[in-house]
Amino acid sequence: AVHTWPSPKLDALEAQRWDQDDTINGFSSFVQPCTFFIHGNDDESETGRANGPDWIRTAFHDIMATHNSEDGTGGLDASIRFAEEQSRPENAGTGFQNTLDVFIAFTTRHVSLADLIAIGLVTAVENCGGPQIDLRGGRIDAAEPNAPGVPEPQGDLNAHIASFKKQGFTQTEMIGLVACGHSFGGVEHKPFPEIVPELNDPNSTLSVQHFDTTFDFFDNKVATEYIAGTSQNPLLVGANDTTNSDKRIFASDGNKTMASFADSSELFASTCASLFARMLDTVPKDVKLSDVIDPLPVKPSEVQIVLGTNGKLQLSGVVRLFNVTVDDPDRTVHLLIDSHSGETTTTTLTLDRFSSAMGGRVQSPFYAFNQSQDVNHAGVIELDPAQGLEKMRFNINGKVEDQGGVGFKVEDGVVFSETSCITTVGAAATEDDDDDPVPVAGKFDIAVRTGLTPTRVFLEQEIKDSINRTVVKETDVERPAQPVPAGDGAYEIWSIQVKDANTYTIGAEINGGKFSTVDTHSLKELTACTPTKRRVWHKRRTGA
Ligand code: HEM
Repeated sequence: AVHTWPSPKLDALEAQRWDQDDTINGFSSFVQPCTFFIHGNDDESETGRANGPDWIRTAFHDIMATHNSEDGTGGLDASIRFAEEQSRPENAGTGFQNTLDVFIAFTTRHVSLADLIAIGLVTAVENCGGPQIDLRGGRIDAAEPNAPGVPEPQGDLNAHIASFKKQGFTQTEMIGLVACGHSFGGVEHKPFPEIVPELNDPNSTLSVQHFDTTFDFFDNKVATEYIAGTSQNPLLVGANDTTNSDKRIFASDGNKTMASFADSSELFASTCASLFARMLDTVPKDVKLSDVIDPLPVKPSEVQIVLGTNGKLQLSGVVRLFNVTVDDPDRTVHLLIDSHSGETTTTTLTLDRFSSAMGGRVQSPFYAFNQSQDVNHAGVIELDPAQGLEKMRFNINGKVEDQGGVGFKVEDGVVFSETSCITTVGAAATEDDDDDPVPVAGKFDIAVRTGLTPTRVFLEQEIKDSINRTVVKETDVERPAQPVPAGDGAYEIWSIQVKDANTYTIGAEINGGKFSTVDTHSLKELTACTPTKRRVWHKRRTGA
């Protein structure tokens, strides 16, 4: 389903899923090319493994390990991040930590590690030749390790049937899931020396024996090579039959399922798409997942409104047009800004950059609200603060896009004011006189629309809690006794002392709803409140 913008959590998940390699995200660069393997360093002498297979196996082990469909416990909840879980024999190998090291950097208050593990599987499969997979969001990171239970290669067929049944999958679905997963990767010598010997193969210096001949790519070769009898899958033709779990599983219905996969690459792809989606939706029973996250055809993002030192509102942002020709010279894109009094300002937007998904099968241009091509030095649209902005609409090739009449609502009630400044500087980082002194204290000015009575205004800081979950720490901004007018009286300034160089967004509770700005602010980006003060301080110090 396509949600209505803005919805910060869904907006963030949608971007993480559909803008995988825009210049800001870069998530899919870890599976591009599909042979890419990071392993915590850049050692190209390590061949045979790839990030994509690690990502897929991580999802499987996090979910299937631990879910119990009878009591609704366990599932995709990032419990694999706990050392206790990773140290279990059923989780042998370095693939889980490698994967999590990449993913943790992408977690935010809106995108949990568990959601990223799901998005990681989707990205690895879709970007490396696989089918489109329905993705839902809203997974919650577990507070503690889950119970063990990942199927191991030495398990017998009945044990494997029982364990997939416990997770909610039939025997036929088990065959499908194992074949879909084992379209990627292989078994590595180091964690499984009894299954795979040292290979002395320059193309697999890590001694990984692959499940099929296209180990970094999704296709039905895992089935065609099995049916043809040419498979080198180490869980199928391994010297020790005890650990040939794929052999027992694939043959368990008289090869019916595997033969159907070998016959039809389309059937294999569509079966894998639905089984992977169901596997990712296996979550603890108290977690409520969103609808399938479909792309918004027209989607604003990075929408920032601040009150400038000149007293004008400064608007910046971009709008993404999903999956259309990136550089269509005939396309016209206009931003319509509707003010509180119903007046409309029109601005022509320019092509800024593009994002892609599904390994480039989807490409989406972004148009900036300004004339700049450089997202880091974006210009702004200046607006009269008395008029303000209520909502945006877009006119694309003469057609107005307004989410079925509701428009794209924006919040200009509580915004950062660029009168914020540094009050105290500390010693320079080094003795070098050229170094700028470090700001140690300053004030953030927050402009609150006159007449609006927010229940609370606060600074928000994203921090990691003791078990690596992203949480938002809130610091209340006191309502001023004597409001200082700004923006020609359209706003009043609330100020707060800040004594660190952390990055903050502004939050507010207005009419029962909670709102956060997208723009982040830190003392580091501000200038001195009284410019001469710093120079005086500097002279005194160098003169001493
Ligand atoms: C009875 C069920 C299964 C058993 C016993 C099993 C066993 C194994 C073993 C022993 C490895 C080698 C790991 C390594 O060397 O690091 C492996 C790799 C892998 N498994 Fe499975 N597996 C099963 C089911 C699945 C399922 C259902 C999926 C996904 C849906 C999956 C995805 C993968 C992937 C992608 C790899 C390659 C990892 C890499 O190359 O980094 N497996 N499996």
